[in-house]
Amino acid sequence: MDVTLGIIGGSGLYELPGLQGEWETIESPWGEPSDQVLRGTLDGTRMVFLPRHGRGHGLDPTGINYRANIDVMKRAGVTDLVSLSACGSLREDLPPGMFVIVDQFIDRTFARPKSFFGNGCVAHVSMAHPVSRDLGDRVEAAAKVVGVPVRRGGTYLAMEGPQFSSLAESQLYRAWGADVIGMTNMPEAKLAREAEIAYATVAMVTDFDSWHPEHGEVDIMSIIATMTQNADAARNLVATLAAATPPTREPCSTGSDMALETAIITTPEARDPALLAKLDAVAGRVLSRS
Ligand SMILES: CSC[C@H]1O[C@H](OP(=O)(O)O)[C@H](O)[C@@H]1O
Ligand SMILES: Nc1ncnc2[nH]cnc12
Repeated sequence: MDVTLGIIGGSGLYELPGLQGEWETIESPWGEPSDQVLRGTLDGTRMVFLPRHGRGHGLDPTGINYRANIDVMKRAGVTDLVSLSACGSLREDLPPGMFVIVDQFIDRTFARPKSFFGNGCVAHVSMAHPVSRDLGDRVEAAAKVVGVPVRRGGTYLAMEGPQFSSLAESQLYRAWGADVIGMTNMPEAKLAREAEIAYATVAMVTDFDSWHPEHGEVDIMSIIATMTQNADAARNLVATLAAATPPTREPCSTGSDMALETAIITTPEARDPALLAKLDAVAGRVLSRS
């Protein structure tokens, strides 16, 4: 399939220097995305960039319209989506500056719509392997070329926020085996899966959350200072990834391109035409044949 690389930029990543293109408005039936998208090419690779919190960081993690964001990425033709995210560390051996290519999630968010589907068209996709192994391979290779400290694999605990965790919560998440913590990658990863977009996350450690006896409480000023350093490396990583991205690729080995293949359980007669109309982009591949 033809590849279009999408990048969702998190805290501190509101533009992508080097991406030659235009900011474009893409309408979505799911409401307002975080911002316009910057669509163009970088080193010959078709790319679409969206700042998750909007330019100016006006949106908090709960207020982001994740469905509209993923829907506009799908409408823009994105096949491979990389999330760049600030995160806290829940492990001694993942210090600030470390980039973690996450492969699992624990979803503790509770105040966000989490699916494109629902009454009138019910679907249950597998989240056993929520990220694309192949895209993760390419991201890992790019990180190694850039020379950032990188860890392949890790569990990202998604919390609601916007407050940071209490000491007791931070200790609980460590006991669960979570490696990093953030506020945004859920339901983003679930929605990317539903939209059949290969997804990978680069979780860039900015702090030790609340558990570490030798590091004080998390504070936003020190997070931003570390994030500013991480952001330069993240932009280099994206440029390297773009240069190494092939124009076409094989089907994703973790099934990202086919996640809806057998997921929709509602019979064609019982489907709600209004919901089907909203699903035109994310589920068009499977809905058009029944
Ligand atoms: C600025 S610290 C808290 C904020 O940063 C992370 O967002 P993102 O994943 O978009 O980089 C974290 O999840 C919080 O939303
Ligand atoms: N400690 C933390 N908890 C949640 N989100 C974060 N983003 C950056 N650091 C974080």
